[in-house]
Amino acid sequence: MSAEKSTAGLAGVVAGRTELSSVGQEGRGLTYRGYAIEDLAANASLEEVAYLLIHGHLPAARELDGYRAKLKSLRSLPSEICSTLELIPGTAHPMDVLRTGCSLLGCLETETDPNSAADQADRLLATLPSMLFYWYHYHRDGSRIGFEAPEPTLAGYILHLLHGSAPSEMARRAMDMSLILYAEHEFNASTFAARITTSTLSDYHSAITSAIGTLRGNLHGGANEAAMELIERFADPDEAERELLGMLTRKEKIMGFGHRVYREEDPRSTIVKEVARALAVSPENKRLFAVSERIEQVMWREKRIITNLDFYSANAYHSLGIPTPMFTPLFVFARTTGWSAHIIEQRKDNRLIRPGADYVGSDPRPYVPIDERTEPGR
Ligand SMILES: CC(=O)SCCNC(=O)CCNC(=O)[C@H](O)C(C)(C)COP(=O)(O)OP(=O)(O)OC[C@H]1O[C@@H](n2cnc3c(N)ncnc32)[C@H](O)[C@@H]1OP(=O)(O)O
Ligand SMILES: O=C([O-])CC(=O)C(=O)O
Repeated sequence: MSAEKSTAGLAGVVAGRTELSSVGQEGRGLTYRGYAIEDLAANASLEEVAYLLIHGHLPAARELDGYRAKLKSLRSLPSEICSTLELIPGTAHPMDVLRTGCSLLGCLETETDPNSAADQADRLLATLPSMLFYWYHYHRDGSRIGFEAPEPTLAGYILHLLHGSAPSEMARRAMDMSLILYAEHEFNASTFAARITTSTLSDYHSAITSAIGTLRGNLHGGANEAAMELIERFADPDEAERELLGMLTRKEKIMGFGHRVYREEDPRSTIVKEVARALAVSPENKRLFAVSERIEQVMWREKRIITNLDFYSANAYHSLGIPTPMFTPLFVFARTTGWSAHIIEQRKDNRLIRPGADYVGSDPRPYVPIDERTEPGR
C-alpha cells in the first residue's frame, strides 16, 4: 500500500486524545470510560451511559432517578419548533428533520455559557424524539401528538411516541441496548465533525448540527438504512448469496460491513446480532434474519470483511416495527450522548483543529485578464 493510500481519509492518524472510549485496541474491544461494552449493554440503561459519558461516572441510584426525572421534564417542544416541523415536507428525510430541529433549538435556546453544555445536552436528548415523532405523525395523519407519555426512559419514550402505545418490556430492553451500543465511538467522522466545530469556539447546537449532517451519509450512520434496503431485496438466503457474489464482482460496497478500526470483530455487532435473533419471531423477520446471516457468511468467506454495528441493528429495528428511514435518527438519539461528552472534553483543553494538506495543484502562473481567457475545450 502506498503511503498516500495508507493515510488517505486520515486512516491510522492519531488526531487527539480522549478519555471517553477505547476502540479496537489490538483490532477488537470497546470500553466507555473503562467499562466494557458487553457489561454496559447487559446491565445498564441509556441514561446510565449518558451520565457516565457526560458527567464522568456511573450514577448512583439517586443520581439516576434525578437524571431520568430531569430528562422527562424537558421533553416538550417550543411552539415555534412545532410550527416549523409542520412546514417541513412530509417527504423530507428524517435526518434532515433532526438537523433542522437541532439548529432551530439553537436559535430559540441559544447557548451563551460554554460551561452549560451538559444542560444543553439534556434538553436536546429529551427533545430529539419529540421533534422526529411530532413531524412524523403530523405528516402521516395530521395529528399533533403530545409529549406526556409516562415513560421514564428514553428507550420507552421513543417506542411509545412512534407506535402511540406503551411498548413491551422486551422491546424496551432491546431499544435500550441498541442505544447503549450506538452511544459513543471515539473519533468517528461525526464526532470529529463536532469536535472541529467546537474547536473554533462555536456553540453546542452548531457542533451537534455538524455531527448530524456528517452522520447522515451511507459510509457512516446511513449504513443501517442502506443495510436494510439490501437485506429486503432478497427472497431467501440462496438468492442473497447469488446476488451478493455479483455485487462483489462488480466491486460494489456492501453496507453494514467493514470498519475503519475493527478488523476482526465489531464487538457491538456480536451483541446486536443476538438482540436481532431474539426479536425475529415472525416468519417474515426470521426470513430476513436468515438472509442476513447468509450475507454475513458470504462476506467473510469471500472477503474476510466483518459486520459492523449497523448490519444487525437493521434487523433488530425492523423487528421492532421501526420504519427504515428512522434507523439513522435512532443513531442520532444515542450518539448525542457521545457527541456532547466530546464537546465538553474538547472545550476543556481546546486548540483549533486545522490539519495541513499536500498541495498538488498548478505551479505558480500569471493572472490572465478576462478578455484574453478561453473556455476549457474550446
Ligand atoms: C457505525 C458506523 O458508522 S460503522 C460504518 C458504517 N458504514 C458502512 O457499513 C459502509 C460500508 N463500509 C465501508 O464503506 C467501509 O468499510 C468503511 C467506510 C466503513 C471503512 O472504510 P475504509 O477504512 O476506508 O475501508 P478499508 O480501507 O478497510 O477497505 C479495505 C478494502 O475492503 C473493501 N471494503 C471495505 N468495506 C467494504 C464493504 N462494506 N463492501 C465491500 N468492500 C469493502 C474496500 O473497498 C477496500 O478494497 P480495496 O483494497 O480493493 O480498495
Ligand atoms: O467509529 C467509526 O468509524 C464509525 C462509528 O461511529 C461507529 O462504528 O460507531
